Amino acid sequence: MKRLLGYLRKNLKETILAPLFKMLEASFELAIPLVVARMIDVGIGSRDTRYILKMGGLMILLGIIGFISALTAQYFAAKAAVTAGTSMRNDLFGHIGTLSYREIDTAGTSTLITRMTSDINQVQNGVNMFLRLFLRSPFVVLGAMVMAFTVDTKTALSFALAIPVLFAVIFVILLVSMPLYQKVQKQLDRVLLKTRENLLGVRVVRAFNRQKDEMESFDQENAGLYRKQVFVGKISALLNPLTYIIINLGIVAILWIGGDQVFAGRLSQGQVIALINYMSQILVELIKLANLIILMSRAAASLKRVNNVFDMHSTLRDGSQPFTSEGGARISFHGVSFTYAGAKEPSLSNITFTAEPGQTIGIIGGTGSGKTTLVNLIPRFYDTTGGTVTVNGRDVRQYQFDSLREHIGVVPQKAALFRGTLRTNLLWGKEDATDAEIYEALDAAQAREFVDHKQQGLGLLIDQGGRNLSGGQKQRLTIARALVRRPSVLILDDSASALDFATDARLRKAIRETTGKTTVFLVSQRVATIKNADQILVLDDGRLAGIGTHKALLNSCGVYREICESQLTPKEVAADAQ
Ligand SMILES: Nc1ncnc2c1ncn2[C@@H]1O[C@H](COP(=O)(O)OP(=O)(O)OP(=O)(O)O)[C@@H](O)[C@H]1O
Repeated sequence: MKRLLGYLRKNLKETILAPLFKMLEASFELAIPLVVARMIDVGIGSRDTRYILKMGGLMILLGIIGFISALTAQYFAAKAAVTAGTSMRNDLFGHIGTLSYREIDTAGTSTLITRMTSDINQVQNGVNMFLRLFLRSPFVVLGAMVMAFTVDTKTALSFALAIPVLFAVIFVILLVSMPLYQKVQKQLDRVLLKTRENLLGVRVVRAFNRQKDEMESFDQENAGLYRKQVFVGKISALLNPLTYIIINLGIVAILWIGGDQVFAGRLSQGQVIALINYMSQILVELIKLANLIILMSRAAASLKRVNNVFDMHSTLRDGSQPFTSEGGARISFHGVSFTYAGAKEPSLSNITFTAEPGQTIGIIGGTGSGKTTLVNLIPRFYDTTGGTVTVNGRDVRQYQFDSLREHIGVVPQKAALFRGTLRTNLLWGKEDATDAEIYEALDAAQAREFVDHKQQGLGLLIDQGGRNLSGGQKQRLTIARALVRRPSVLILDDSASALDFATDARLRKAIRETTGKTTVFLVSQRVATIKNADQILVLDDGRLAGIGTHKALLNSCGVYREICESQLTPKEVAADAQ
């Protein structure tokens, strides 16, 4: 709540003026029944057409002023709400950017997207309606009651009876329906999650002919939502008939008591009509108030969820040492272990090795053996949970993030590009890279040929996620992006998996020639990709099963030999082992 008030404070004028203008509108609305009463009693009573027209004109004037007040209030409320929503969305986006992989893993990408979009929208709508109604509705209810008593105390006593009963009915219905609305919201989240997952994986769904199963599971979630909505709808639907019965009973009472008063000459017909109008105004406002409470409870739940993300803080602390790369980077792992948040088993256990500047380190192992996890510890995407990683003899945690990551080129397993041009994508590697440097990187990444073929040069348009490129083309561009910065450490995480063997071989040769003192980490499932590395780390279920050159490992490491035997011919294995 404090956070939201902070955002509203930025538009203090609008936040205060919106409810005030709404009250102004309500005041004019409260005056109308009195004008109608005068019209009936004086105008119709004495058949004075001029008076009726005069009162009619006054009603129109009150209506116009009320309308202008309402428009002004709506404008201020919308402005305050949209500005608060926009600032909150901006801040949340920035905040998510500061979270480490650990928090993002824990929260889940889909959840974060829902917080950024539908939850903030819900808060925004809540603020808008709150500013419009929180003063207006109680003001009209109280105001109408006071006005009714000023018209006639005896008849207005029916108000004093009807209103508390109305309140009680609305309160009970809210009490029952509000938790149900929260359940509906949760179910809606599940439907959204299912939709998002399905659309993101649409190709896989089709390739595996899972449309029918996916449709069934979506139907299930959607039917759950339908059932919950119908149930809560039925309860809420009681609101109208019950409140109308009470109000109509109130009106019967007004007519009954008021009729007697009129006969006795203590009350005029116009005043009875005014009392009925006040009763109706109260009903409408109470229903609005009930809806406001439902909306507020949803907005409060959304605000809580947004706040939960704001309350997450990166577990990674920035270091204070700048990283300088003269002479390259020596990377050492000292008894490193790592366990993901919430995981029972460690993904890496007791890993020790040193990579000298300029060396190429091959990392091989079965699926899930910890290869990606290992390289992610170098740029500090995660911190170790045991042991230390040092770069040039200093604990990696002591370096400033920016300066450390500036010297590391990472090519992740999943090639990610962003909407824009080829140039803007490659400048992510080095902001001030010249065209010549970019072309050099494209040459080394074996991407020059297809870029030239597209004939748009560095202005080549890249769609969202690079979907207008093939898997191999995307991989080559992500490699070029990492090479542009001429990093001290280059991490290629299975980055050539979509390339044919010949291109893969040319790529490695070019990288070796252009990187010089760069320490290269080459993660791959292919023996051919890593066999010429200076050192090969063989991972098996998070443990280092072997370390050495291709030849040494063939002779000393059973796991490595097994991998080689599954990919090379027996003749090749025998020759390499010699
Ligand atoms: N974000 C995560 N949260 C929890 N566990 C994870 C996470 N990422 C990976 N793991 C687990 O850690 C282990 C090692 O995963 P890792 O991605 O490092 O393997 P890998 O050797 O790179 O596999 P592959 O060759 O298939 O890419 C696996 O058991 C995996 O299930």
